[in-house]
Amino acid sequence: MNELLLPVVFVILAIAVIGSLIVVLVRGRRTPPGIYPSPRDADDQGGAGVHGATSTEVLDRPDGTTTDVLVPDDLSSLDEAPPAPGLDTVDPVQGRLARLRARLIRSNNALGKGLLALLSRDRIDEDVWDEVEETLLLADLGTEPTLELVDALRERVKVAGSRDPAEVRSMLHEELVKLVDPTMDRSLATQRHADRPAVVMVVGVNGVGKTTTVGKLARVLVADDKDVLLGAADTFRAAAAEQLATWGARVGVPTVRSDVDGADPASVAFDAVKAGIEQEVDVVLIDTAGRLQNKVGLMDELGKVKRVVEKHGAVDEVLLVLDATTGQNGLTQAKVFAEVVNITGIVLTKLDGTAKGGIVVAIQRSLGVPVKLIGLGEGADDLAPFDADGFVDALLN
Ligand SMILES: Nc1nc2c(ncn2[C@@H]2O[C@H](COP(=O)(O)OP(=O)(O)OP(=O)(O)O)[C@@H](O)[C@H]2O)c(=O)[nH]1
Repeated sequence: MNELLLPVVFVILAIAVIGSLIVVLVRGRRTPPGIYPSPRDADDQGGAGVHGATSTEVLDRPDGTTTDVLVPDDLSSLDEAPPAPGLDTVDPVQGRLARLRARLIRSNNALGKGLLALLSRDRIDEDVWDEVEETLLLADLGTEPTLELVDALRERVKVAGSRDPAEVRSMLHEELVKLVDPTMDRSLATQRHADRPAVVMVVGVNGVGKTTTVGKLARVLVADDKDVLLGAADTFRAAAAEQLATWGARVGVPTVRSDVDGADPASVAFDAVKAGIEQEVDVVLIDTAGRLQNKVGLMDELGKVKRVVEKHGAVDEVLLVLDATTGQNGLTQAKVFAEVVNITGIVLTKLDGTAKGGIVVAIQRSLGVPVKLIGLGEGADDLAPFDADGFVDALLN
C-alpha cells in the first residue's frame, strides 16, 4: 500500500508545482506595458514616478544649521518614458472659475434659486421680503449688506412693477455684483522686481488650507510661465514641509526647508527669499504655520517672520486663508491677523462645501481687502482667481 502511495503523492506535488508556475506566468503577462512589477534600479529611466525625481542642495544658514533645497532633477529624460510623466500638466488659469462653477452651483444653488423664486412671486408682500432677508442672512452675507440689498431690490421691484423672471434675474444679478464689488483690485502682486523676486506670504489659522493653497498657487504661477520657489516656514507641523515639497516637485518648483524639526520659521523664510534672489526666480511663496488668533506668542511670531523676510525688501502680498465653512468665525480671525500683518488679499477655501457664499461680501466689507482666490475642491487645480461677475453668475444659475 505504502509503495503505491509514494508515486501518487509525487504526481500530485508535480501537478501543483506546474500549476503554480502557469498562474505566475499568466499574471506576469497581464502587467500593462510601462508598469514595473518590482522596484526599479536607480538608473532606470522611468523611475521618476508621478512626482518627479528630486535631489537636495544644502544652503548654509546664518545660525550655523543648514537648509535643504529640494530641487527637481533634470526632467528631459522623462520625455522618453511616457507612462510615467515627470511633471503634472496644469490647467490653464484663464476661465478657471467658469470651469469650476458647477461646484459653486452645487453648494450655493439654494441661495440664488431661493431668491429668484421669492422675487418671481405674483405678490411680493412683507412676508416675502422677510424671507429674502432670511435667505441672505443664512448665506452669511452679514446684516448690513443684507439690508442694503433688500432696500435696493424693494425700490427696483416697485419701479419696474414686473415679475418677469429674466428681469428679476438681471436685477438681482446687478445688485449682488454691486455688493461683491467689481471695482476692487484682485490682481496678485507677483511681478518680479528689478533685483529680487516678488514675495508672497500665506497666513491663517490651523487647517484652513494654507499649504494646499501655496501648492495650488505655485501651479497657477507656473501656468503663467513664472519661475517659483517655495519656502516651508511651517516648521510646527512635521509633515507640512514634506507636503509642500511634494506640491512643488509636481510642477518642477524647488522648496527651501529646514533640516531641523521646529526650526525658527523666520530663519527658513529668510533663507527662502535669499535662495529666490540667488536663483533669480520671479516669485517666492512662503507657507507659514497655522496659528490661533488668540495665541499672542504665535501671532507675535508671525509679525517677526514678516519683519525678518523684509530685510530682503518689502513683502508684496500677504494672503490670509479663510475656510468658508467656518462662516462668521472667519471674520474674527481676519480682524486679528490684520492687526499683526498687513493683509493684502483673502483666499477663501472650501467654498465647494458650504452654502454660505455670502461670506465673500461680509469679509471684504469688514477688512476692506478683496477676495483674490477661491478654493473649490481638493484637486490640484481647484483654485480659481475670483471675479465678482463670474461668482454671482454661478450663484444665480
Ligand atoms: N473641499 C476642499 N478642501 C480643501 C480646499 N482647500 C484645502 N482643502 C483641504 O483642507 C485640508 C487642510 O489643508 P492644509 O493645506 O493641510 O491646511 P493648513 O492650513 O496648511 O493646515 P495647518 O498647517 O495644520 O495649519 C486638506 O485636506 C485639504 O485638501 C478646498 O478648496 N476645498
